[in-house]
Amino acid sequence: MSNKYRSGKSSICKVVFHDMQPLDTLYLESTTKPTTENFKSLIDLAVMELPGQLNLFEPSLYDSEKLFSSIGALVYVIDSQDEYLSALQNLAVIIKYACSVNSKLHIEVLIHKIDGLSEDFRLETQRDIMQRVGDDLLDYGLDGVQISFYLTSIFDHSIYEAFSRIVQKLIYELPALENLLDLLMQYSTLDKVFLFDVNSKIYVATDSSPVDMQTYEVCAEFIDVTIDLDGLYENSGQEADGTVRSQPTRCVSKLQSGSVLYLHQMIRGLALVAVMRLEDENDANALAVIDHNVLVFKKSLEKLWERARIK
Ligand SMILES: Nc1nc2c(ncn2[C@@H]2O[C@H](COP(=O)(O)OP(=O)(O)OP(=O)(O)O)[C@@H](O)[C@H]2O)c(=O)[nH]1
Repeated sequence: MSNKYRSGKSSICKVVFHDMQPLDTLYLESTTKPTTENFKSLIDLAVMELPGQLNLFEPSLYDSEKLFSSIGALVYVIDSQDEYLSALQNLAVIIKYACSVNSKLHIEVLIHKIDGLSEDFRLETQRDIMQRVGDDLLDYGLDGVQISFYLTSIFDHSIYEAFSRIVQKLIYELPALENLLDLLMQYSTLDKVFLFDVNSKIYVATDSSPVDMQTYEVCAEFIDVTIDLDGLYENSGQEADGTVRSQPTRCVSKLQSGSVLYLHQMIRGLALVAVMRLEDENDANALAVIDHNVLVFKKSLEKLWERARIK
């Protein structure tokens, strides 16, 4: 993650990966040194923050070639509430260099702090930024470079949505995962299914139907409720030989609207969360089928992970 001073990089890391309350980021001090944090999810993720006050191309600070050739995605944060022209020029220079050392790099631009802009102004700002970045790249002869833009804020779910999409680009097995989730939907009559990283609430995969932000929010909040409830109860069983084995967390909850939320713990800190509608009289049967299919999905996920590890 890179960009200017006070654009919001540390806040994003704290809110997404450390569950910090957005308002508490007001008191974060400016980062003075590059930092790296490692997270284990479906993939091992290293998030590196490059402080805005340091020059990326200063040889005594960074080995730029090594840095850019070792990363999978560059996330550039632009403060949409501040004057951003110099940030855009800086971005063009970074892209020019990054593309020369790593042609596979995903370039992701967060147009951040959009909570302070009106709905119309958000889209106008996005259009302006995309246009300017496009023109700058054209000047460098880099018009074929693919860049993704996201409107984000730490005060709503947009930052999780953006990070979900960014992390998904780094998962080599994503098409296979999406296929498995589509099959699960088809055979279990689910309306929507997500594979969540429980700690960050990033979804590492979902089925191929469009993501609706409200459904995402309900599912993410259901994870918190389940974890709180799970802490209250003993979640382990004794085997015949006396060993105590903890059971994977599973939770089903019916909302007033009639929708049913379903959560089943998977491997590597992941949970499968689904939304569905059940006819009352068939609840138990339908849930038994879903449980069975989810266990089949979990086994496939384990195999996928084993194979990915061997590669
Ligand atoms: N309104 C609004 N403020 C934000 C948002 N994200 C971060 N901020 C605020 O922006 C200020 C700077 O955030 P930091 O996370 O310290 O910025 P940084 O890019 O890490 O800054 P350096 O460490 O100096 O490079 C803080 O006061 C945050 O509360 C956002 O989405 N909306």
